Amino acid sequence: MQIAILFDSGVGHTAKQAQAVAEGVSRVDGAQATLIPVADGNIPWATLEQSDAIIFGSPTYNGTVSARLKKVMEDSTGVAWVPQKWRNKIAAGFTNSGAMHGDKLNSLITMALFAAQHGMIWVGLDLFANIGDDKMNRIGGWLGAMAQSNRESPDLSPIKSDLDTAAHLGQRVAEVTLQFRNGAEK
Ligand SMILES: Cc1cc2nc3c(=O)[nH]c(=O)nc-3n(C[C@H](O)[C@H](O)[C@H](O)COP(=O)(O)O)c2cc1C
Repeated sequence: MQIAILFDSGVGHTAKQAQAVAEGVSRVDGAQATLIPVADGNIPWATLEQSDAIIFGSPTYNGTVSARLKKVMEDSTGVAWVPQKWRNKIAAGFTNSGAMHGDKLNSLITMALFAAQHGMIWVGLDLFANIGDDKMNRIGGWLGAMAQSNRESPDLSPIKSDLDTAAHLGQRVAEVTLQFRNGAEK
């Protein structure tokens, strides 16, 4: 079972979040995560088509996803949307920003709407909103995984609880994808 993590990151903070999502995916037997940084430029469309799920990730820039991720979204229209290559794949999303709120929700809404346009099946976060910086989902989002990073090295931000939240999303997507695949085989 292949799960692609298609993400952008300018300085590396969202890349840390993406790595945590991948770690969460790998907790599920038989699930393999493929990290695809859009900054590389060459999008492996065949890998995305072969994946059972695609998890989208982006820093929140100007209250929405980065221009680089948006370009991949637009490019996917001809490559994947017209031939409906991603229909019925599982989808999810994560985002990271400088401010605690920072309008991150709009980035997740953008990803979820995009996934819906592709006929994908969106998986949100099943975590109680916990008060405290050491708790998962401290930011209190449910459409996807949120993280906050200070203007410091990606070695320091996002903090562990945000990375744990991201890993939890990765694990959840892998579990739901497995369940969906098993159901389809019956
Ligand atoms: C062009 C630009 C726009 C940004 N817009 C926002 C924003 O709307 N809200 C916010 O909280 N942070 C904003 N930030 C801060 C980034 O989200 C933050 O630095 C984040 O950690 C960057 O992640 P990265 O290291 O993966 O690029 C912005 C940063 C840049 C460069």
